[in-house]
Amino acid sequence: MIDQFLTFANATSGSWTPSTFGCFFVLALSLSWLLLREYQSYKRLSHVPGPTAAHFTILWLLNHAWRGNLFPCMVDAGQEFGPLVRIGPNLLLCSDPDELRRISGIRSGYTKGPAYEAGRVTNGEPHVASQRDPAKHKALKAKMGTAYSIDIQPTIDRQISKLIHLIDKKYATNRTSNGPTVEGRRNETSARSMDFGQKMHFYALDCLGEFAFGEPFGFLQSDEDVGRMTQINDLSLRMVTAAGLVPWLSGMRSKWPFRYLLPKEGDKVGFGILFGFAKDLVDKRITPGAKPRNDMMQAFIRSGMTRDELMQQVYIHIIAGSDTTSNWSRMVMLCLLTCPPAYMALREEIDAATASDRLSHPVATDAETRTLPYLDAVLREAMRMHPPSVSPSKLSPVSTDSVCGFPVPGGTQVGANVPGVLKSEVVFGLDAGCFRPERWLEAGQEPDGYRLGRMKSTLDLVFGAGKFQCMGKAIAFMEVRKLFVELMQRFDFAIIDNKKPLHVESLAIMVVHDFNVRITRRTVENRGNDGDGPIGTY
Ligand code: HEM
Repeated sequence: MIDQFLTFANATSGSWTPSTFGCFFVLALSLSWLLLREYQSYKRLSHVPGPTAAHFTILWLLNHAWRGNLFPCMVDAGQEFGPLVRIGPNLLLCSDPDELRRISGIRSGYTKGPAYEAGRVTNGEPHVASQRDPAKHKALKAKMGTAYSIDIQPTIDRQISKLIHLIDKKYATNRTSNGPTVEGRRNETSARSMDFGQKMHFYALDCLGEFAFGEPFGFLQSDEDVGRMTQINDLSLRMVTAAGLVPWLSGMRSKWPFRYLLPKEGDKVGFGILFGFAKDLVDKRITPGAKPRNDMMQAFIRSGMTRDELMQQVYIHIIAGSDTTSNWSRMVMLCLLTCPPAYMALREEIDAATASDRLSHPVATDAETRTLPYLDAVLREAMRMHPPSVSPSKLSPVSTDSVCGFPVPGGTQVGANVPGVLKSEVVFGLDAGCFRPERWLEAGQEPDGYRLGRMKSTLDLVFGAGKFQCMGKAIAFMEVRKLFVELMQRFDFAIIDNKKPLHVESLAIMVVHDFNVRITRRTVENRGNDGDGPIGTY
């Protein structure tokens, strides 16, 4: 090799000046340095199995994510390579529920990884979800804690009533033209289509708006995508997902010229509207003499948050609580509509409870909805089949750790393969790939409760765990439980396009479009209710 190089150099020496040699030398040196770095990066985690390309580049994963195929590719990677897979040069994916809980444990040295930066909305102080400094995160979480104990039922009830009213007035039709109608309601029978996915986003956003800041955004009232907020939210999720995988992309947005693309207060569409909303709201609420209210914002003010912290809370609630909860509701409906036995069983359970006066009217209380075991099973099973989002990866502590028996050097990103964990045959049974709510009821009948406990704690990983756990889990459960009791009591739903019920993109958060359904009013007779008509008063 050296001989060949010397021969080549001699042959061309006439035309080689010292500066050409210099350039050549620098180039060769840079190339060797790059190769060495690449080799070291490969070698660092080469003992962990994974797709060959993923050992060298994040492009393997980025390609799947960009095409909206993130969750299926995570499930496949876990099935092919085992409980710990290398899915990027410095990124591992763990599918062991016990290890995931250990990593998130209060005393574990793991911290939020760079992927969390992608969730930042502004360049100022991060909100609780994107706050990576462990001490600051803990302090912020403690300040926020009390706000989550406020009774949010009246808020949820109001938004459910608005949704039902909207469906009844605009989208529902009667099964037969002789069906009972109340004055002012249409009794036509021809099919109308409603984008169930969109309405779920409206419902989740208006719930958040009201319980976090005292007033809903008005999505359900106007039945419009106010300021194209949901549209722009969905569009931005591809970029957010990419930035989570390639952290330097997050840093780019504060640099020229990208900083001009950031949403800003005063924008007429998208997140800019949210900024204006947050600023007005916070300023109004902290003005001396402002009337205190009974909502989360007031609790945050009482906890001593600064103005900037208060503004960040507005953003985090919209981001963390709306896409996730609406995805869950969408997938519950999809699972029910594609599994008629489950649909009928749930409807029967709710009808029986209504007939025996066990559900308050017009909206059942949270305590009442908790007494419906099949409902609980359906909600859990739908979430298991289609988790709404994935948690960003964590950063391993400085000292070498051992994950699933593999040594993991400090500074490695470890992601949770939640979609994969939820398909575990060990935890959920051999038919884990199938939507079957009954598995939760069967497990519940076992006297020692071990299997059910394990299933529930594994499903809980959808909300993160330990010190990183979602703060809105109880709220999400309440929103979705109540919603389905009230919807199923009043209406019947059917898919419009049987071949393609909806369009799903699997990014870090699932994005759902075109979930069109046909809705018919249920009659008084088949509901066995109190004779107040299918809708009731609100
Ligand atoms: C089905 C619904 C929901 C799902 C699946 C979900 C999931 C998650 C996940 C995976 C995380 C990150 C965990 C981690 O860092 O490892 C998170 C964080 C968070 N979620 Fe949720 N969430 C849901 C609903 C909500 C709702 C309704 C709210 C608020 C009302 C909310 C508020 C938060 C907050 C504040 C955080 C940040 C917690 C922290 O960093 O300590 N979430 N959620």
